[in-house]
Order: sequence, then C-alpha cells, then structure tokens
Amino acid sequence: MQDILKYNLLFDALERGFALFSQSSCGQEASAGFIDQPVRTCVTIPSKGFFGCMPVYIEAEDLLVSKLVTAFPKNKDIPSHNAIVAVFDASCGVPRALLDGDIITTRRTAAASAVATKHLVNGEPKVLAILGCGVQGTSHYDALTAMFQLEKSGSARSNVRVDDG
Ligand SMILES: NC(=O)C1=CN([C@@H]2O[C@H](COP(=O)(O)OP(=O)(O)OC[C@H]3O[C@@H](n4cnc5c(N)ncnc54)[C@H](O)[C@@H]3O)[C@@H](O)[C@H]2O)C=CC1
Ligand SMILES: O=C([O-])C1=[NH+]CCC1
Repeated sequence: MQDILKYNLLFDALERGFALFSQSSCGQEASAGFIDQPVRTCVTIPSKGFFGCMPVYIEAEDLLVSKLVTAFPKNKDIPSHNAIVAVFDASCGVPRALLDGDIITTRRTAAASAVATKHLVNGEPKVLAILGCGVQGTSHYDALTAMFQLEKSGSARSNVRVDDG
C-alpha cells in the first residue's frame, strides 16, 4: 500500500473524487455518475473512543466500499487509529477485496488537506505550522511539502519533527 499510494497520484484522484461527489450531490448524476455517501455512523465506546463505519456507492466505478475505523486516542504503544476497507462489486454485491486501511487513512486525510489548501489558500503558501506530531502531523508534513514549495515548516510538540529550511 505504501508503494501504491503516492501523494501525487492521491492528489489527482482526490480532486476527481471530490468533484464527482460535489456534482452528484448537486443532482448532476447523469454526467458525473451517482454517488451515495451518507455521513459516517459512529458507535461510542465510553471513555475509550469510537468505531466508525463509512459506506459509499460509486456508480462510475461500479463499487460499494466501506471503511471501518476505530479511534482510541489513549492508546500508547499501538496506533490510536486502526482501519480496514472492504470493497464489494456493485453489480452483484460480491465482496472483491479487503484492504489495510491504516496507510489509506494516514495518506488520504493528509492529501485531502493539501488539495483543500490548494483550492482555498490566498496566494502561494510559504510557511507551514503543524500542531501535534502523531501520524497525521507527520503525513500532513509529507503531503503539504509535496504539494507546495515551502520556505519554512515545523511542528510544535516535544516529540516532533521540526524542519526549518
Ligand atoms: N478526518 C479524517 O479523515 C481523519 C481524522 N483524524 C483525526 O486527526 C487527529 C490526529 O490523528 P492521528 O495523528 O492519527 O493521532 P495520533 O494519536 O497519531 O497523534 C496525535 C498527536 O497529538 C499529540 N497531542 C495530543 N494533545 C496535544 C496537544 N494538546 N498539543 C499538541 N499535541 C498534542 C499527541 O502527542 C500525538 O502525537 C485525531 O483527532 C484524529 O481523530 C485522523 C485520521 C483521519
Ligand atoms: O475519517 C477517518 O478515517 C477518521 N476520522 C476521525 C478518525 C478517523
């Protein structure tokens, strides 16, 4: 998964996916293809975390996909977020693949931030500050430095990767 999910490929795929989702949400099903993606459903594990289910139907790909993700922020020696992604054939409902969701979550989330920043930023960004430096802090550093020519970047926390250059 690490070898497949390169940031530059992800940026393009996410841009296409977000456009498709927006068009479908605006009722432009005919051109873009229908997408049904309800808001994530979460089960709470009191004082521990949550378990989220994130299903989608993508007509253009003829796929049914759901990520299943747990978030246990107090985990110490194991990751706080863990996920799998299940893929089904939408023409017949047969399961086609079960993917590790950890790298997908790590990189998709950061790549989505980078794509959003590209569209929302005023001018060319030069400075990046990241608060917190866990999995997402690191992947956001990787994604945003892959997207932009930054002059200065860094993160605030004692266990951090600070890069100033
Ligand atoms: N929208 C999405 O698709 C996703 C959202 N997330 C969210 O992103 C956040 C980060 O997730 P991960 O990086 O995977 O978690 P992580 O557990 O790997 O990292 C969290 C980091 O925050 C640091 N931290 C905690 N309190 C802090 C504070 N007060 N000041 C500075 N740093 C602090 C911790 O030391 C740790 O390094 C979580 O809220 C998570 O739920 C994560 C994955 C996907
Ligand atoms: O979309 C996601 O994968 C998550 N959102 C918050 C925790 C994990």
